[in-house]
Amino acid sequence: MKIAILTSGGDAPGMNVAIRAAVRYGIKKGHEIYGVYSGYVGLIKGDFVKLDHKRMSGIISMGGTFLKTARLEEFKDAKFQEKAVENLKKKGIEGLIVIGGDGSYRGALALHNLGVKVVTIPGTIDNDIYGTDYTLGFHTALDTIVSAMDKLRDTSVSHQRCSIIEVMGRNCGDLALYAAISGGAEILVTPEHKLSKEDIIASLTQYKKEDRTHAIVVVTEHQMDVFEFAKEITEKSKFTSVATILGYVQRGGSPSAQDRILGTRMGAYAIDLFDQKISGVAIGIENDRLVYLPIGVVINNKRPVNPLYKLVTEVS
Ligand SMILES: Nc1ncnc2c1ncn2[C@@H]1O[C@H](COP(=O)(O)OP(=O)(O)O)[C@@H](O)[C@H]1O
Ligand SMILES: O=P(O)(O)OC[C@H]1O[C@](O)(COP(=O)(O)O)[C@@H](O)[C@@H]1O
Ligand SMILES: [Mg+2]
Repeated sequence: MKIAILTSGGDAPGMNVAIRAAVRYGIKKGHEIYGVYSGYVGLIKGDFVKLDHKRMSGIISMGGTFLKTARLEEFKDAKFQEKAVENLKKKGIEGLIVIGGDGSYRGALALHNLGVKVVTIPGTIDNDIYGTDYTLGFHTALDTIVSAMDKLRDTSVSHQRCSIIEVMGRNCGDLALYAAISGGAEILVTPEHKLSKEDIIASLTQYKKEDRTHAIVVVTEHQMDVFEFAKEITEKSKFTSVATILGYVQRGGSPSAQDRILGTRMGAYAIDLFDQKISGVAIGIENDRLVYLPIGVVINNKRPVNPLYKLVTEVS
């Protein structure tokens, strides 16, 4: 069978690993594998490249995605989706592996509904996809954040300051939550765990009274203007505060061992699913076992709030 593979939405460390596994295992299982450049952009342009074993050499340790990625608003339009299907048909490609996040999954479902055999792999640092404990790239981004937090703690302690650290995650607080636990943050603000500015300032005022040398506040993006809030804390709590937005550094870097294993397992599993004539599904990992659910189910459900939230306050 001819199978195409693409990466879409925000890049995530581990995307290359999943491509490598799907290509090498897919070829061993007798398939022809094609790469599509720049996600859905390449699909509507017909920008395909045949991939072989050798082309996958050396990419296991590379961050980003060698196939490039894109966000393409127009792909919500049926006209462009039909063009994509036409281009796949022209090449005789029956199967498509989409590595991306929740947005990409919507495009993938549209293609599935138009008759393409689609399997999706959760590739996003945000960990915001239903039906999987972890998305590909989450742990590498988390490691990057924790390493930055350790550095920020050094200078916070030296200056006896409060450090506010804004991390990515869009509408999902998992990066902030796991970072808060791993990096020893005192306070955590996420979309699922909102705290009022007054409560945060009251806690920091109390910490200052207890003579704590520093404090770390981790905040998911879009929750507040962290620079303005740092000024407000400094004025109201006597805890001099500074803010850092970690930004795109969180999306880059060599995938962690955990993401390499996850990407390899998921990439190979996608091929196994095609061989079992299963498509229209999203791959996930639950309790360390590979699983799959219909893409529509994954899109229409929200992950339950993480039970680890309690732990942050218990140990702060
Ligand atoms: N409702 C939709 N229908 C079809 N395609 C969509 C839809 N929503 C998003 N997409 C496609 O998926 C791309 C990536 O989505 P986005 O939300 O930006 O990233 P991610 O997939 O990483 O969550 C979009 O730019 C668009 O091309
Ligand atoms: O690259 P952009 O378009 O600025 O997007 C930033 C967003 O992408 C992410 O890094 C990853 O999100 P997606 O995986 O959904 O694309 C989010 O954490 C962040 O909000
Ligand atoms: Mg997303």
